Amino acid sequence: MKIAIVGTGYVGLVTGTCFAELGVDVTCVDTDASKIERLRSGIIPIYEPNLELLVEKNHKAGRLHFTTSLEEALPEVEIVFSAVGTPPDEDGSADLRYVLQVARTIGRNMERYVLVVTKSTVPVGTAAKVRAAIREEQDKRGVQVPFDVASNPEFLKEGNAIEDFMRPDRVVVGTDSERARDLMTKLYKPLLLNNFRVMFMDIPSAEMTKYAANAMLATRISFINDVANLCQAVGADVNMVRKGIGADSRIGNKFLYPGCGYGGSCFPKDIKALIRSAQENGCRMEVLEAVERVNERQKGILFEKLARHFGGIPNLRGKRVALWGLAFKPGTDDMREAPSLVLIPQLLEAGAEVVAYDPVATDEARRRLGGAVAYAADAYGAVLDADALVLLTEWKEFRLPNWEVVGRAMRDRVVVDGRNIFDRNELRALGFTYYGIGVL
Ligand SMILES: NC(=O)c1ccc[n+]([C@@H]2O[C@H](COP(=O)([O-])OP(=O)(O)OC[C@H]3O[C@@H](n4cnc5c(N)ncnc54)[C@H](O)[C@@H]3O)[C@@H](O)[C@H]2O)c1
Ligand SMILES: O=c1ccn([C@@H]2O[C@H](COP(=O)(O)OP(=O)(O)O[C@H]3O[C@H](CO)[C@@H](O)[C@H](O)[C@H]3O)[C@@H](O)[C@H]2O)c(=O)[nH]1
Repeated sequence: MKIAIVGTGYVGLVTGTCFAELGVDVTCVDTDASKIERLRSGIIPIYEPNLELLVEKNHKAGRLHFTTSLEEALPEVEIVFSAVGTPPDEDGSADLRYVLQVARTIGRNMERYVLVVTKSTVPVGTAAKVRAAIREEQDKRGVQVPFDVASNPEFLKEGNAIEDFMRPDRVVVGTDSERARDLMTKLYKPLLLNNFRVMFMDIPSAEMTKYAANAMLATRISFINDVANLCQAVGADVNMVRKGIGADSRIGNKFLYPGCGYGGSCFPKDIKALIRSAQENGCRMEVLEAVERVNERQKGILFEKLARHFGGIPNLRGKRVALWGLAFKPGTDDMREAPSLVLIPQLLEAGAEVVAYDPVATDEARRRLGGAVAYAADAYGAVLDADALVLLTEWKEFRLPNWEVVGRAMRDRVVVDGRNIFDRNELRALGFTYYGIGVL
């Protein structure tokens, strides 16, 4: 089977590489020529565990190709996946410019049947717009080449993308033709041989499923962050409460970790887009409006804790603050909407000095923040002469540090644990002042 994937970002590159790994002949297309050039020489543009090896292996095996030309790839393939970006527009709605660009290129160039599958996260009604754009381009050419559209939203998590793709909880496919359904069944069959978890549904429901899933997950996070802050105020321990409620199988224990707010390329933009889409359709997503507000507030909580500890914002002037972690979560160099991007400007504004360490996101941080922040070569280097240490990203290498060494290196033993990963009793026994999220 031959397919093309348009857009070689997180989703496109992972999807293309994983299908190639299953024996499909995949052409990855991107308009970014330098990205394609680097991919051809084995350099992948993102940090994603194991991805580089898989790209190299399948590229060498001749199953994974890279090109800037969708026009050239089109005659060869039965299915085109569109996995281009859908960034937020000024009003929060999803910007469909790239999705429709791809549709128009297909309409302008197709000579035989193709199934056009949208993998990007798009609002309900996008498949209809894609279909209309292809038809319009065909009309301009005076041709009527048959095609189908389908929706196949992606649920992978950055940092665990290959595993999520290869072993999905479910695959959601929205179709409205038998031919499209057969093609998608054929493609996904090898991935889910023994447990065929493809859920076929109508296209609008598939489009909505993606937003509703992210909205539900973000709601759990804001909910537990709210509970955590109340726990702190009334003297309860959110870690105990989280376990207590998570043991109820109706609630479950996943995605209930309090922290310094959710970030990343998906939750913030998708929540905004769903709120906006509701407004455009005469509805209101009141729960999600609150989810967003809680998350904005939560991203400021680490700064509040530091300011309170030092007796007010003016006292942060001249303080040296060490940060462990810059990425929005472990396993990635992605800093989009990361809590670190809220805390760092607050600290700099207050006149504090910031020294940061992240195992993989330092280059990305330099690109975004320039010379405003100093970068240490390792976790211990970051805490040298620091007045406080703030944990922002729960990378595994931060979980069991040698606190004796950390304590000796620091000027003042203050730890703000933005992800509740440290043992507060151990730290306090060693003379640290410890602040967590929703724990005393
Ligand atoms: N990142 C994730 O974890 C994730 C997970 C699930 C779904 N999604 C959704 O998938 C979509 C893609 O996300 P991403 O993070 O992979 O985006 P990304 O920004 O990393 O990559 C998008 C790529 O598309 C390319 N592109 C744009 N217009 C093009 C065109 N006309 N032709 C060819 N290439 C073009 C860009 O150059 C870029 O390389 C978004 O809708 C996102 O919401 C993302
Ligand atoms: O209990 C939790 C779980 C996550 N987070 C935070 O939530 C954000 C998002 O984390 P995660 O969902 O693991 O990462 P993403 O890669 O953004 O993945 C989400 O967004 C993708 C893009 O739509 C979807 O495909 C995934 O299913 C969905 O989990 C991060 O800042 C995490 O720190 C918490 O604060 N508490």
